[in-house]
Amino acid sequence: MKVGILDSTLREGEQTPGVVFTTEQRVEIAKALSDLGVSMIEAGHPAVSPDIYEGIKRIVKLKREGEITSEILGHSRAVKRDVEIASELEVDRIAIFYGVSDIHLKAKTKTTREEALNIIADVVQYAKAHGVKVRFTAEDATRTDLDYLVKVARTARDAGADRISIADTVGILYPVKTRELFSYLVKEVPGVEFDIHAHNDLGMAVANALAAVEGGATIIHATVNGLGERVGIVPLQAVAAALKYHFNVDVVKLDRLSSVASLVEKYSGITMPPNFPITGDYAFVHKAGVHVAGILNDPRTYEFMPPEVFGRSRDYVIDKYTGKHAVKDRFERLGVKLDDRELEQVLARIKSSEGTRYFRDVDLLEIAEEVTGKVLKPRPPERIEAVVSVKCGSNVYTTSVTRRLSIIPGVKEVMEISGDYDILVKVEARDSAELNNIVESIRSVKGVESTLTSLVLKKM
Ligand SMILES: CC(=O)SCCNC(=O)CCNC(=O)[C@H](O)C(C)(C)COP(=O)(O)OP(=O)(O)OC[C@H]1O[C@@H](n2cnc3c(N)ncnc32)[C@H](O)[C@@H]1OP(=O)(O)O
Ligand SMILES: O=C(O)CCC(=O)C(=O)O
Ligand SMILES: [Mg+2]
Repeated sequence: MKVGILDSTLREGEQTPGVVFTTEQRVEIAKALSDLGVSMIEAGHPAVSPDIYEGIKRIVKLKREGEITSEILGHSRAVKRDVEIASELEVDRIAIFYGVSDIHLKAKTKTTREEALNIIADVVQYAKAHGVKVRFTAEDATRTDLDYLVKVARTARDAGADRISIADTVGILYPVKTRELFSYLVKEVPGVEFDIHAHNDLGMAVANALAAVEGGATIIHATVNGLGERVGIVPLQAVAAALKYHFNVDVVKLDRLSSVASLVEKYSGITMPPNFPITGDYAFVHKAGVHVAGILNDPRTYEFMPPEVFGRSRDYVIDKYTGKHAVKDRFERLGVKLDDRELEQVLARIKSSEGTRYFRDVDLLEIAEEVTGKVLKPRPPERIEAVVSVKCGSNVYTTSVTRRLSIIPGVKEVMEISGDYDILVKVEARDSAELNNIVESIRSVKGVESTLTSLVLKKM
C-alpha cells in the first residue's frame, strides 16, 4: 500500500486557539518530525507573519543542509502575492487552497463557479512558472457539488498541480462515503495523486483517513496530538498506529511518537488528555480485575499491540475494581509473600475503602502490615516524587496558573502558598526522564517565571 503522512502541526496545528510557535520552536518541531520520518511537512503559510516566514526559511535551509529530509511545503491562498512569498523561500512545494463549495464561493470569495476555475488555473500556472511543485487544495470539497469538484480537480491538474488535497474542512464525512468519494475522484481525475485532509468535528477523522487510503489517497494530513482549527484533524499517533495494525505499514518511527507528542504538548501548551490514543498516560494502563488477570497471562487479551512498539510500557492500577490476580502480582513484584487468606483480606480492605482513587504501593504495604501484623520490609519508592516550587511573573493571576498546572499529567496536587514562591506543585513520575518532562511542562505554562525542583527522598 502506498501511503505517507503530511504533518501539518506547524500550519493547521498552529490554527488551534491559543497555539503560537516561536521561530525556534517551529524549527525544532520540523527537525523532530523529519527524524520521526513523515513524508511531508507543511511548515506554515509564509504570508501570514514575519516569524512564520523566518521559521520556514530556516527549515528550508536545514533541508538543503541534509538535516531535514521530508518534503517542505508552504501554504498559500490562490493569490499571486502569497505564491510569490512562498516561492522566494524555495519550499519544495506550494499548497494553494481555494474554497470551492457554493457556500464558500458565495460568502468568502464572492466568485461564480466559472470565475473560480479561472482563478485556480491562473494561480496554479503562476506557481508552476516559479519552478515549484504544486498541490491544489479544494477547501470544503466535501460540501461541493461532485461534478463541479471533478472540474476543479481537472482544472488544477491541467494547470500543473500534481497533487490534489480533498479537504473535509468542517469534518462531516464518514468512512463509507469517504472511500466512495476517493475511488470516484481517482477514476475521474487520472494523472494526479490525492491527499485527504480530514477534520475531526464528528470524531471520525482517523477512520475517514483510512477509508480515503482504501479509495486511493496516497497522503494523509495529520497533526501531532490532533491539533488544528476547532477540534482539530487526524492525530498523527492514532493514524500511524492504525496504519501499522491494519495494513502493516510504517509511516513513521512508531517508537518515537511519544517524545514528539511531548515536545508538541510543551510548545503548544495543549495537554494531551490521559486517555489519548497511543501517547496518553493511560493508553497502556489497565484497571478492571478481569482485564489485569487477562494481561498477566497474555497481554494480547486487552492490548491491540504491545506498548513497546510505541516506546511505552504497560501498567495497571489498583482500586475497588481490582481482583486477586492483580493484588497477588503486585505483592510479588514488591517482594512480599502473602498467603491466599491474607490476599483475600487485603482485597476485602481495598474493596471496602469507598472513594479511594488509587492504591499506591505504599498504601498496599500498609494494608498488608495491618492484615499480617508484621512489619514488612520498607523499600525505595518505585515512582519518583518531587515538589516543584513555582514563582509567577508580576501582574500574573496566580489562580489561572494554578488551574493550568493542575491539569498537567503527573501533577498530583497544586497549592498556592505565601513566601518566596507562589505555588507548590507535587508531582509523581515513573523515572527521571518523565520527571524532566513534567517539570518542562510546568515551566512552559504561561505566567511561570521560575521553578525549583526538590526530590522526595523519604516519606513517613
Ligand atoms: C480551512 C483552512 O484552514 S485554510 C487556511 C487558512 N489560513 C489562514 O487563514 C492563515 C492565517 N490568515 C491570515 O493571516 C490572514 O487571514 C491573511 C494574511 C491570509 C489574509 O489577511 P487579510 O488580507 O487581512 O484578509 P482577511 O483574513 O480579513 O480575509 C480573507 C481575505 O482572503 C480572501 N480569501 C480567502 N480564501 C482565499 C483563497 N483561498 N484564495 C484567495 N483569496 C482568499 C477572502 O475573500 C478575503 O478577501 P478580501 O480581503 O478581498 O475580503
Ligand atoms: O490545504 C489543505 O489541504 C487543507 C486546508 C484546510 O486546512 C482545510 O480545508 O481544513
Ligand atoms: Mg484544516
